[in-house]
Amino acid sequence: MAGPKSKLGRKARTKQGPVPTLDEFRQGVLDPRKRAQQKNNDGESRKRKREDKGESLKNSRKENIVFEKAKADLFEVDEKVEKEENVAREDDFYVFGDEEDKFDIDEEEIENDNGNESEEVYDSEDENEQGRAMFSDDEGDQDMLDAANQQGLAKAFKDDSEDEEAVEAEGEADEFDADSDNEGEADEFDVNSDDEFGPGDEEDVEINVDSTITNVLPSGQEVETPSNVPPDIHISRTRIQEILNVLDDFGKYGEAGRSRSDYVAQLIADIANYYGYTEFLAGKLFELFSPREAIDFFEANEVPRPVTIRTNTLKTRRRNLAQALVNRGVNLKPIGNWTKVGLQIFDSQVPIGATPEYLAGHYIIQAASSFLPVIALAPQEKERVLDMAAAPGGKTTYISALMKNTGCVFANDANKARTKSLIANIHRLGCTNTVVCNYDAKDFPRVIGGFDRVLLDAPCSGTGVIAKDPSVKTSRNEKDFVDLPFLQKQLLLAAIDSIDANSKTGGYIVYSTCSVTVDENEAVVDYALRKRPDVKLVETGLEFGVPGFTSFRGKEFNHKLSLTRRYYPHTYNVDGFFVAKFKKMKAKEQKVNGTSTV
Ligand SMILES: C[S@@+](CC[C@H](N)C(=O)[O-])C[C@H]1O[C@@H](n2cnc3c(N)ncnc32)[C@H](O)[C@@H]1O
Repeated sequence: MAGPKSKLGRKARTKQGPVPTLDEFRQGVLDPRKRAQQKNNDGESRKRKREDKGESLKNSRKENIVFEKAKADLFEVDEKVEKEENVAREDDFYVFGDEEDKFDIDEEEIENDNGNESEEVYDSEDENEQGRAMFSDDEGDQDMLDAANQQGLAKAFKDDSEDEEAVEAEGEADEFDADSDNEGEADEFDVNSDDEFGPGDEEDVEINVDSTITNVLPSGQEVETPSNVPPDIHISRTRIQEILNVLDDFGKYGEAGRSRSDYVAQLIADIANYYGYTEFLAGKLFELFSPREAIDFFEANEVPRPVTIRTNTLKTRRRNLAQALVNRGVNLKPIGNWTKVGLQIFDSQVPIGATPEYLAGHYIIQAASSFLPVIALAPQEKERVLDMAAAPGGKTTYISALMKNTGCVFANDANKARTKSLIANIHRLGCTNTVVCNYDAKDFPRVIGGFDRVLLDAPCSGTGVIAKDPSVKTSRNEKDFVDLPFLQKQLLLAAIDSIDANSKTGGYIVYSTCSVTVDENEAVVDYALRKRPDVKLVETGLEFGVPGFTSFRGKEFNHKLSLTRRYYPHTYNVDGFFVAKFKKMKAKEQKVNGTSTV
């Protein structure tokens, strides 16, 4: 995306302090109101200075290297790991379905029959598709790493001057380069590292409220400014805060003659302007949250998520991997208590996608949220598992590892070009129980069925991964949120139909997306529950996550939708994600339970 709006997004990325681990992040956001108030500091000149000055790896290493603590956690891992090196050659793999390019629309009883298969399906793991700057499970992503490390290692800089130009003229900026000794000064100002909206602390906000309530919304004349003049982002930024204050207590602060929806409409317009979204998408995402939480969400989309890797337990153990990487100058620590295989990378003196350990398949660069659907799927040894939309294979290879290379994983993707990276990852990580195939997943179970478990990590709009791909801000339109759910519904029915209800160990389907919209998540799941009364929603088994919506904007969903889990960047410092887990019931269970259980 080009233009001033995207610039704003990039600028905003540099404004936050050290990236917390996922667990720390969860604790830190328990009081969103407090966080929002913290943002009320005068950040404009300070922000620019921080951008100019960069961040000191030297200083931050002292503060952020937590390997000693990490080691203690890591050594808890006591799984016995097979160390067998896999030497399978790419040629050994036959890509099933090569001969056909099937994209015919299935004849399923899709309620919404005006949708077409979208060409623009989003893949959170694809770095190349449609020229997007993507973050891959496969590739090095050193830029991404650098950006995140800068965030992760950020030190706030002293800024006691209100006149930034004067400070710069004095050449003080030079004092704050990476080798600066001004650690003490920097420490003093850490507290302000997370600010955004500018002026004032809590008290100032209160004063501000009373003085601005009558002027928050633009007058008729102001509204009529020529359409070719872009709205001022500074005005938008200030007004966002003011409107939030009004909406906090509309009875007290709302202007006579103005409705709450007038304020909300202006707020959405300002969000779109300030953060660089289309008004359509800003509105769609805004409606998922309370106004203040929505701002937290939009803010979090301006900041990269931590760089994370997953240990490949087919080849090594996490503590051994961590030690090997630390020896190479990588600063890391465990992601959180909820995963025994994840590591968060703070910075690295070597490209994290090209270390000997990487090349030997000891780890994969993988977003933390991408672990979650596989944890929910909980594949067992010796099972038959289908990964319906598998490329580039972050989840397939995790499934394979959890199954300890036993049983069989069918890794399918409709995009033949993408099966290359899928195969490459499968080889690199030494997965020998995997068959790659290239079908439109709607063709399952006609291709092959009777699986113990099926993962559908569906193509989606990518509204959960805007920090990785800001082009989503402007590229999504209303049609996408018709076409994508149409495809997702078809795929989910095919996933359910591919399961062996009589599986002795399984019978589970996991549906996931890296989108946060209800259209692509709860509405799809609810549709499947109505169309397939032989499945019910079950607990995902995931330790954290916000329950899915059981109703949304007048639509009622199956009450069991509360068993699904949502993940937001502002809540858990992970990509936005959605996970639902179904169990297909055996014929006799259906009799006992009836359809009312689903
Ligand atoms: C979110 S990505 C999958 C990421 C993958 N699960 C991983 O963890 O690496 C969605 C994938 O769906 C594939 N896809 C899109 N339409 C499909 C269809 N009709 N059948 C099968 N795969 C499809 C895309 O090519 C893309 O690779």
